[in-house]
Amino acid sequence: MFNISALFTNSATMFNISALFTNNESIPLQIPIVNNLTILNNLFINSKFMNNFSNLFINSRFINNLPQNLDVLLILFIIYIFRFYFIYFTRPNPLPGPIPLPIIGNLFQIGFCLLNSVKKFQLKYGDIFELYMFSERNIWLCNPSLVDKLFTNSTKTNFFCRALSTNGFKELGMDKVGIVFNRDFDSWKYNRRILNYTLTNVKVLKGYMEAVKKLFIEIEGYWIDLNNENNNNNHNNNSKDINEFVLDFSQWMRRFITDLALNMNFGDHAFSMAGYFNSLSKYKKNPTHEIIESEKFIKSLVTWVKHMIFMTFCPSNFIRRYVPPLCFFHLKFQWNYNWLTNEFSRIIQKRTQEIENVSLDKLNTHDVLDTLLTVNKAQDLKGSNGKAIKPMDEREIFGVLLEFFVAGVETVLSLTCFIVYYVCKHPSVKEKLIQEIDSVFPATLPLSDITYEKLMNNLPYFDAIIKETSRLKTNPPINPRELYEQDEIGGYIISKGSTVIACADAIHLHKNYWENPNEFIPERFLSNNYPLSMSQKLFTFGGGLRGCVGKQLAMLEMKTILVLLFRKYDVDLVNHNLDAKDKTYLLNSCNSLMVRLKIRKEE
Ligand code: HEM
Repeated sequence: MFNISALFTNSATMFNISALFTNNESIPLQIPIVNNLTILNNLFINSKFMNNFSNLFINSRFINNLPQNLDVLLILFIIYIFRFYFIYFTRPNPLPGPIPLPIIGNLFQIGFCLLNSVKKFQLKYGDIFELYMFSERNIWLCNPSLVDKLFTNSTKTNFFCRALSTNGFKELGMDKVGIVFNRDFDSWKYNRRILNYTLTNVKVLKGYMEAVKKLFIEIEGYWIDLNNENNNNNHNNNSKDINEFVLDFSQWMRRFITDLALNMNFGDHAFSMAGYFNSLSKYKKNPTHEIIESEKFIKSLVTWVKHMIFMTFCPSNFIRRYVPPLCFFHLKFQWNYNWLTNEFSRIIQKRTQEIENVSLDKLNTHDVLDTLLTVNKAQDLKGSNGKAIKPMDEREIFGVLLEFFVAGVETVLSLTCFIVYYVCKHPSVKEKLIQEIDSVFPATLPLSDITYEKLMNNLPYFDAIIKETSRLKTNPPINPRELYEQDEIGGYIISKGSTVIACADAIHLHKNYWENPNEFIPERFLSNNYPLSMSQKLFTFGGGLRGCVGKQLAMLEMKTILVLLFRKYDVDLVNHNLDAKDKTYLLNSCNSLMVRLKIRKEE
């Protein structure tokens, strides 16, 4: 028998253990240590207990007498380790994988790049294995034959919920809004239907295309000015074309895609490209007040994305709130979240008032916010009873608009940059691409004749390049799901609540499915060269019920930008021996890509 109260015999540190258990979860103080491992297990896993326990620690005089109580901490620590390995070695349905350490799990074997490590573990343990991120067991799937259940279209799937920290997202209420983080089926279905309607609406897509053209003219203006500055020309009397200009394409694209998303979501001009230009040029261009406001908003959105990542990787309420330096990040993120929600609320209310008395046909329906505010008036969007669909409230609109920044900026910008990288690295591919672009959109063709239909349907080689690039640089590289009910994968029974991760990054390089998997060969996606089924092994946009809703928009953005670029400019890498800076811990993001632009000469 083991008496917990004996741990706290020093009267100065005595406190009431039963106070740790709320919700009538009192347990006897006398615990038989071996037989009650399950109780200890519940005790340590139950976060309410941990929160109360830590509050008592902090508030009590126990902390003041720390040196005398080190033995207590040591005993608790030993119990914790014992319990950890007991649970680990007696876990049901063990999968192959490295042995974890208490508290940090396999993080010490994973190191600084999760994606590289997953590929190493795949070599060692096979296509299905388990890893511990802190104390959470994750099951990794690295073979296309294992992921059918994750990417099914059936609404009865066990894999509906994306596995992300539920505690953190619940705290923000994000588990019931928007789409990406939404775990509530009805709310997700309603939002997804509306976003799908918006993003497959040809009017909206054509509006996006026109916005890309406009922004491309704007970005060229900045490049020409910077080029002139670099050539020491008089700023007011300079060349109207780029003879040779070196730029960080990735940094410019980040601003381009952000301005595009802001433009199309709110119908307002955004200024992040202008702000970037100002940071590089001696000649400040635009009204500084607007740039500052725009930069503030964009910074807040970027902080919001970091907030999401923070919430995912730091699921414990207690650690987020009280452990430095994480508690400082937590405060900063909370403050930002409040600011951002107020800002969205202000914009939504202002626009609601503006359009209140305007009929639907007079609205600028290319703008996503207008579309969301008027879904209940749309003729072609009806509820299951045939009646008009329920209007979206402010919080629902906020959730859906955020998706454009959470899901639609980093992905599009990285893939666009990686396409430029691979095309420039492979001169024969570049030549074929330029031939194709020139044949559909010759230089003499006015901008207005670069149409949506031609762009989407008449560039098969370009499509193959996009597929091949996304195979080699998949972003997002993983698709995590939380298992709703016990299920079977690859002959293993996986228990309810487990996190199962389809690793598209590893699947796309699997040597059993791809010939020369690490080589860039766009031809493999031309149907006369490879069986079409290969496209079904490609999970760039996920698949099934929770596959990407922005696929068409993403393709349109990337193709328009790159057609305009390659049609006019000779693009090359500044240094062919340097790789595009790509890997972060979890994403295949392109963070820097130095390219040289020259205006193309008539051949
Ligand atoms: C090249 C660009 C893009 C790529 C590669 C991409 C990829 C993906 C992938 C792989 C998923 C599924 C993840 C999973 O299975 O867990 C996904 C989901 C999603 N994507 Fe995209 N995406 C891109 C652009 C966009 C854009 C422009 C939007 C616009 C809003 C968007 C909105 C979404 C949303 C809302 C989801 C969640 C769908 C759901 O949970 O039902 N994506 N995307």
